Amino acid sequence: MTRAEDFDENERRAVYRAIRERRDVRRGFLPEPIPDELLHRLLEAAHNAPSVGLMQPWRFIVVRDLAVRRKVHEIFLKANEQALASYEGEQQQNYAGIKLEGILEAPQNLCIVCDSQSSQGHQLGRRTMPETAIYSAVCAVQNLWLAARAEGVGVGWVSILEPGLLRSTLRIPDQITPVAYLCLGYVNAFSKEPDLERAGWEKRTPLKSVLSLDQYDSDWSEGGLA
Ligand SMILES: Cc1cc2c(cc1C)N(C[C@H](O)[C@H](O)[C@H](O)COP(=O)(O)O)c1[nH]c(=O)[nH]c(=O)c1N2
Repeated sequence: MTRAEDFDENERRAVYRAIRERRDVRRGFLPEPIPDELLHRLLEAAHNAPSVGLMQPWRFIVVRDLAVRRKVHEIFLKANEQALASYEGEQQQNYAGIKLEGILEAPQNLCIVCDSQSSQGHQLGRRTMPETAIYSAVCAVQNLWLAARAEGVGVGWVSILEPGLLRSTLRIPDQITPVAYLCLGYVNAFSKEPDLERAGWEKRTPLKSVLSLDQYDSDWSEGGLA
């Protein structure tokens, strides 16, 4: 038996680079729509995600219509106003200055939803953890996010949306869960660091602070394991 080593050095590097340089993009979207073939490749990448019991519970709703994006943007504005009101003082000022969506600037939006009641997969792996259907849909989001980075397409996740309003706007039935509302479009450049870090909102933690190596009595205090 030989070890599988069918990625050459450049291919390995490319995978890690896409992971490291993927960013949540909220600004700088170019108005030119992404071609259908590229959108299709990104959706194929998403559709190749792992899923519990091979359930493939994700469903993709492509939103290009400006009128619909305007409605979703209104939903964002309302939720964002409430979010702003939940902070105080300097933090509130900081929040107010952070751009948190590109719904209108990005020429395509994509809503990834989950059909948790689908019988595909015959419940394998889901009896104990039914939430794994949603986790599977999130894996699809990440696949698309990474593939998009390699294609020079920015992706921004918007969760500052009241799901009921999103449901009625996109006519998503009750049994289907909206998982991710994404803004997609070409960009000229990707930031080196997360926007939230640049804005001074939060810092990335080092791996070692979230890692326990064969130690089960860690201190689970706020901010990491010690
Ligand atoms: C489930 C979920 C939900 C959201 C996000 C992400 C995820 C995983 N992120 C993006 C988030 O802010 C970003 O990933 C982190 O700040 C790290 O930055 P990079 O993704 O590394 O650029 C995000 N960003 C934003 O501007 N508005 C939003 O509503 C959300 N919502």
